[in-house]
Amino acid sequence: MKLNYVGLQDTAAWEAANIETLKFDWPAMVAQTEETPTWVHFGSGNLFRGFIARLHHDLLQKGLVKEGIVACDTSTGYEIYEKLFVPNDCMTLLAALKADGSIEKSVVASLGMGLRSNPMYTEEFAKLKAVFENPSLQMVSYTITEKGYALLGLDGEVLPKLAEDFKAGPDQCTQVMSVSTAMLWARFQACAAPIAMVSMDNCSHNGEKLRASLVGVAKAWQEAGFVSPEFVTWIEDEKNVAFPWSMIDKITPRSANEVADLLEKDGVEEMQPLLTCKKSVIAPFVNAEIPEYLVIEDSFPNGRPPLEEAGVYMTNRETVNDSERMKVTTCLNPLHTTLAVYGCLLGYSRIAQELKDADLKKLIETIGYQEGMPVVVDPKIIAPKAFIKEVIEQRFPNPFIPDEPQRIATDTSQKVPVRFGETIKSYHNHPELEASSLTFIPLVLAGFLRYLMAIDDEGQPMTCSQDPMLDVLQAQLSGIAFGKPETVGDQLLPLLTNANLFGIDLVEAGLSDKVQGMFKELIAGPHAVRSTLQRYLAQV
Ligand SMILES: NC(=O)c1ccc[n+]([C@@H]2O[C@H](COP(=O)([O-])OP(=O)(O)OC[C@H]3O[C@@H](n4cnc5c(N)ncnc54)[C@H](O)[C@@H]3O)[C@@H](O)[C@H]2O)c1
Ligand SMILES: O=P(O)(O)OC[C@@H](O)[C@@H](O)[C@H](O)[C@H](O)CO
Repeated sequence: MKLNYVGLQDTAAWEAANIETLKFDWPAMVAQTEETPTWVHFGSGNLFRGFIARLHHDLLQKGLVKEGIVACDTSTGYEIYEKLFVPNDCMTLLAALKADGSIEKSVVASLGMGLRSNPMYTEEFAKLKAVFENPSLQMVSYTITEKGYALLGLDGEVLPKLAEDFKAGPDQCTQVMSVSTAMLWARFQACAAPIAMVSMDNCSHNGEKLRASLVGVAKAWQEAGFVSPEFVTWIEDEKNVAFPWSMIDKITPRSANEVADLLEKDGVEEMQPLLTCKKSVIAPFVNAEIPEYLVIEDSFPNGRPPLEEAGVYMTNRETVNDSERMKVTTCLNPLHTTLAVYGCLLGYSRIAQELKDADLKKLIETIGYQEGMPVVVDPKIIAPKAFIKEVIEQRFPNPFIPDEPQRIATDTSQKVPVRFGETIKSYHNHPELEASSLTFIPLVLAGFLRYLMAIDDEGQPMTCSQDPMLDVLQAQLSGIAFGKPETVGDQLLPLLTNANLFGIDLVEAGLSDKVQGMFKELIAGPHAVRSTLQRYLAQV
């Protein structure tokens, strides 16, 4: 059984393997996507193919929509396009992993077109432009990781690749923020029909972040004479270009070899994950947990697919914001990053295993229930207490989810200000709470600095996950010697006062001495991470 349209014709074989197949006319969907495209997505990674595309697939299966999604590969080597989209007709096999070890398998076939969003692929770039010029287009969504939105570096300077795009203009730009702006420029000139641009990444106020970046590119191009002032006015008006906010949640780990083996055992051919030129893992299948939440601000000036029919909460901005704050700043992601930092240091390679470690379980419980909950935001549509309980007791410990602390540790510098900084700020600004009363959040911040030393708790070299700030941050720690806390001196101060890194100046929050002290304890020598954790947890 091959995962593509021809392979799916052998329906009996797929049904025998208990894999749900298509109830809609796939070639008709592909043709309709070309004629009246409604949805473009940038960043065709796991979350998109395993969750967002599956929601749309559900709508196709129910006959509620006719068009598929136009999916753009934005990866560095465009291997998702070449190695997955082309051989698999843009289809994905979804392996939903239940806590009892069983797997629900289904084909996700809702991508009506796959493209590489780079002008070096002339034909595909022209196709993307034609899609944006079509008034039928209703929405553009993104899962490109937080760093995909950045125009500026931590130093406040325009990032080099964006600076190149600012000079190159709409026809020759390569970065997603610039390509999106170039496409909106094409739409403005062709029909100026309204559109919704929807970030579905885990960043606070994601709609605002996306808006700021696209408007930023538009203004830079206006100054350089590439686009008109009317275009900037158009893009800035929410009636024309809306930027709904969203909150998305579904643990979608890197595709694991053991899941590929199970799928191949069921008869599906060529399922093994591949290593890309950038050393990331891609696969024709996506493995994910069953629980999922998607909350979107209902602001779509050109209409939208009936997403609520696929289980999406369509609501107002305030509820989205509150749901996102609940999840990303308190009930899930800070706990994940805690397990990432300490899991890497303590030699773990699976999140579920970490939940069996009494110290780590107590650490996340204390951060979540004791330090996070007093300032948690209640979105009303999802109860925070029930949500965090499900996270700690059912989702993280699911032994069949092959999630790794190393995946979650990716780009930690970009996540810390949101995942921890927001809670510190809430304490700092609270009339009755003091940020300086926090203990375990500072212990994670100190743990992150300890992690950056790239030495595990056995004192052995450890590889840190990719992070755009890794080199800069490690350079700021150079000269600090493992096993010699006396080498720390005042060296951490520039980091501790960097509000871009921690979300708030830790000196101002009254936490810098605490974090520095904890860091010294954590670097004292082999096993100091474990003993420091136990020392603080004993006080709970
Ligand atoms: N995986 C999850 O459990 C999960 C759950 C909720 C939300 N999210 C959000 O979705 C994002 C993506 O997660 P994923 O599991 O799909 O990851 P992934 O690594 O499978 O996919 C990320 C995609 O983003 C692209 N990308 C990365 N940096 C980029 C850049 N600078 N410019 C353009 N494209 C870039 C990559 O090429 C890749 O295709 C996360 O960063 C997070 O914000 C993920
Ligand atoms: O996807 P990232 O890299 O922003 O964060 C890693 C994980 O914490 C994240 O992917 C969670 O699995 C997800 O937020 C659960 O919904």
